[in-house]
Amino acid sequence: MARKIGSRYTVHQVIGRGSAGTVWLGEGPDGPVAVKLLREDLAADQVLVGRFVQERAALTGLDHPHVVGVHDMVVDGSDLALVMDLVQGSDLRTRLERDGVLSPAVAASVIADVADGLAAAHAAGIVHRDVKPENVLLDLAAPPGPGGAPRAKLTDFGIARLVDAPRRTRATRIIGTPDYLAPEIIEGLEPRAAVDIYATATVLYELLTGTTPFGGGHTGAVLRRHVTENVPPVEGMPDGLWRIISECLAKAPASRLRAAELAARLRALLPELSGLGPIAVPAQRGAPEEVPTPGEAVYAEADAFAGSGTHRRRRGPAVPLVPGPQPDSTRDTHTSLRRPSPRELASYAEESRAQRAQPAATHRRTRAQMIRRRRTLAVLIAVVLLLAGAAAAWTAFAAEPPAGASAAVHASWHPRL
Ligand SMILES: Nc1ncnc2c1ncn2[C@@H]1O[C@H](COP(=O)(O)OP(=O)(O)OP(=O)(O)O)[C@@H](O)[C@H]1O
Repeated sequence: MARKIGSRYTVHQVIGRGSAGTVWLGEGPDGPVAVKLLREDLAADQVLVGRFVQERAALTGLDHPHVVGVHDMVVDGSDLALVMDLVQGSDLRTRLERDGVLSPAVAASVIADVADGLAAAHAAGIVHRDVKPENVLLDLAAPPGPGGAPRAKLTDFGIARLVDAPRRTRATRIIGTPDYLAPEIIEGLEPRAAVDIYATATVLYELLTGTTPFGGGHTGAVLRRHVTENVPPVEGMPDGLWRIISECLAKAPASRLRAAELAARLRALLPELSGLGPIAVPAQRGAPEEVPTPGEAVYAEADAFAGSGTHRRRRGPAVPLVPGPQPDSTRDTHTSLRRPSPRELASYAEESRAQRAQPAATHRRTRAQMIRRRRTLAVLIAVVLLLAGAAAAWTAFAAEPPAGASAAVHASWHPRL
């Protein structure tokens, strides 16, 4: 079903849905484009429409190989649309879901591309504010990078700011996705470039381990961990990558790397990462029910640290903006919740310790347990072999060996294996 958007564009079919709207395959005067139509309720918001017009110059002016270019922004009746480069490929979340984890070289190369895109944006005074795997598109039409890594492009620049709360409540709200939120955002500071670095390091960690460093459990517990906990080292993570991740996850924004430094440090590591296989991580447990997936955008009222608040979460399909096929993904939701009060946050501390886990820390604990179990098993096997050998030798050389010695040895050990 073709549909006109403004006077210059026609859209043909839905290619994706997100929390802010629906992405269509379209056609413009210069060829194929992707058109993101914002949700009707957003398009009806006059404050947002005003901001949309204000941001036009900044967003359409961002031209970089690792940024999905915005060609045009259309305000037409009830339509509010961003016209973008059409990227032929999938988003990084889809890739991660397919592969579980990426090899260190591929992960570093993808994140170096993202950091390059961020460096250009930050130089232009634009903070992304919602860096996460969903917002990284892999351009499979472009020649691959080092080690066959797909080229990455960051998208959705400025969307978080566009759909931010109205001015009168902005000071008391935060916008973002819990697993990737820098601590200073949770504490109510104005988001600056360093929040993108924190989120980018979170994505790098996720590509390498399959889980985010502070994710899992109740959203309040996730927010609290960002503010108060440090991420423990990950067994098997190459040292160079671990140093970069630790620096970029620093609680103090000023201690984090700048985007260009991050890209350069990652690229410098590529030769030594080349050929390394993915970090061995055990299979993940499913996310607990009612807990947002890592990439789920959350629009959170930020009165949590200032007073009481009831915590409400909602999961469900995106509200279709226009008729079209059903979402091809289950994670495209628009979630609204009130951030928890200080007392609630404190109560999450217990849950956080018990659950830290889901999935981030548990899998590390599980891995340690697995290693211990494997060692115990190896010792047991060695003892059995030793005893079996001794029994065989005894059988062979003793004049009249007692019958069934070897069998008895095995019988006594088998049940413990
Ligand atoms: N420029 C593009 N070219 C090709 N496909 C795109 C483009 N932009 C988005 N898509 C597709 O549309 C899907 C939805 O994108 P969208 O930006 O609306 O949501 P999201 O980033 O996945 O989620 P959210 O908006 O909730 O953060 C993407 O996952 C991707 O598959």
